[in-house]
Amino acid sequence: MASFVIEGGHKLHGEIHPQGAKNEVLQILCATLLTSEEVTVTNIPDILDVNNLIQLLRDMGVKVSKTGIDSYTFKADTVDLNYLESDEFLKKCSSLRGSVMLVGPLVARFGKALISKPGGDKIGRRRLDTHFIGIQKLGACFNYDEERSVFSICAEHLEGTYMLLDEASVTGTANIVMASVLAKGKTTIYNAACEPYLQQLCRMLNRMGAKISGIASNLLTIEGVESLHGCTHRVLPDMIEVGSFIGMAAMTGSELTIKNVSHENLGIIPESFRRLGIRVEQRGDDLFIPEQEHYQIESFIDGSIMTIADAPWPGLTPDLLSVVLVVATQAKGSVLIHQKMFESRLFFVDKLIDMGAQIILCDPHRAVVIGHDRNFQLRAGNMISPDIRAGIALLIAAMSADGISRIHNIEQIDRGYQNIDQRLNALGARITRI
Ligand SMILES: CC(=O)N[C@H]1[C@@H](OP(=O)(O)OP(=O)(O)OC[C@H]2O[C@@H](n3ccc(=O)[nH]c3=O)[C@H](O)[C@@H]2O)O[C@H](CO)[C@@H](O)[C@@H]1O
Ligand SMILES: C=C(OP(=O)(O)O)C(=O)O
Repeated sequence: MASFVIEGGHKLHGEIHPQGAKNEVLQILCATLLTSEEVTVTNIPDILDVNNLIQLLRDMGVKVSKTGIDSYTFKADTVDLNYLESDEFLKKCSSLRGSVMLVGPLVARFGKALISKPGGDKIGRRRLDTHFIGIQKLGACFNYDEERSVFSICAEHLEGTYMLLDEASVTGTANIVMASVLAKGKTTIYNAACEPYLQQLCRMLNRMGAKISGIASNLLTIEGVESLHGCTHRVLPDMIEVGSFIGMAAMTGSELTIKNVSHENLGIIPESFRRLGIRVEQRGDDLFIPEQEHYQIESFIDGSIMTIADAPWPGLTPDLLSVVLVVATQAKGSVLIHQKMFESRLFFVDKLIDMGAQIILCDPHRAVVIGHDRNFQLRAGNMISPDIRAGIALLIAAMSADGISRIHNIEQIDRGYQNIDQRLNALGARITRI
């Protein structure tokens, strides 16, 4: 278990480039299975979850070549379907959440998919009903082997239909879209998730010959086609990284330029930080965060306390609430953080409370933060990172704290942030990996 040792209290200065988006690339990599032709993907981040999925594709027989620092080609002309039955495959699937999206493409192209309970952050119940009910509606059979925790899906052919999803699941929508592009006839998906990750996936599939309309809305219509062909796809900058850097700049009182953020795809993220009083200036496609000693949380128009809550896109992504929460600990004013989607994502606040933050955890979903307005600097701490986003929030807290902190289990941070220690040290942070 690797750790970070962080000397707090150093301001950052300069420019940082966000990596490619983790949650998009996981979808895109799975989609390469939908064609026997070559697919080129660029701006792939060098992070654990992505590297594990690339290795899994290789193990399945996909020809993978690294063609540049962040670009790869994939050619799934032969896929070893027997490998899907192996304990090795099933064990590897359970190391990351993104592996669940192998199901849609596999069942669409080869009529068969197996998957073990996928991994990912332990942040509460993460059910897969939406995925499997949707794929069953297309005509696939489904079985869950409780003893082995293995889901298996088979289909001689898939047929388009209308479906109203029980929730706008991000990976669930991606799975159903990837299954339906090769189904016979028309599929309509209502209450579809429409995060930029999904918009990107649908645009890529259309470049491969799919016929998807309604992109960026919650009503997708897909006319099935016989086969798909190769294409080139560039992954968007990671909006969660962009948000994490905004929070980091504010909390450490630093001036930072975040380069080439793809502003049109950030949705409500910049505005959510502005509501905490943080100045976020758009300069072309960059974001400039000026050095700010104080930032004051807005109240609602009626004077009541600000609430920041997650919601399916175009609402605020739940993946940024941990960062919003940590940044609020040094704001002027109070805010209610309401994590509606996940049940166990706020428990990390105990560690912030140990560091001196003023937080009341009301229940597993809600925490009230009373900002210090920098009248009190957080104390250094010794903590374990429970999940990716709590991990980055703790790193931000440690970078602003007085003294030397330690964060253990940083593999959780590495799952989602590329070389984060080196990139931040280049801006003036003092982080050592041990
Ligand atoms: C690999 C990947 O892409 N992971 C992301 C994906 O996970 P993932 O696709 O697994 O998450 P889902 O969108 O399925 O659901 C996330 C959670 O929100 C709940 N839920 C979802 C939709 C809804 O309308 N109402 C509701 O309550 C679900 O029950 C679940 O507890 O989307 C999540 C929600 O943005 C992000 O946190 C994850 O980073
Ligand atoms: C929850 C996350 O990831 P995953 O779905 O891969 O666990 C995340 O990226 O914040």
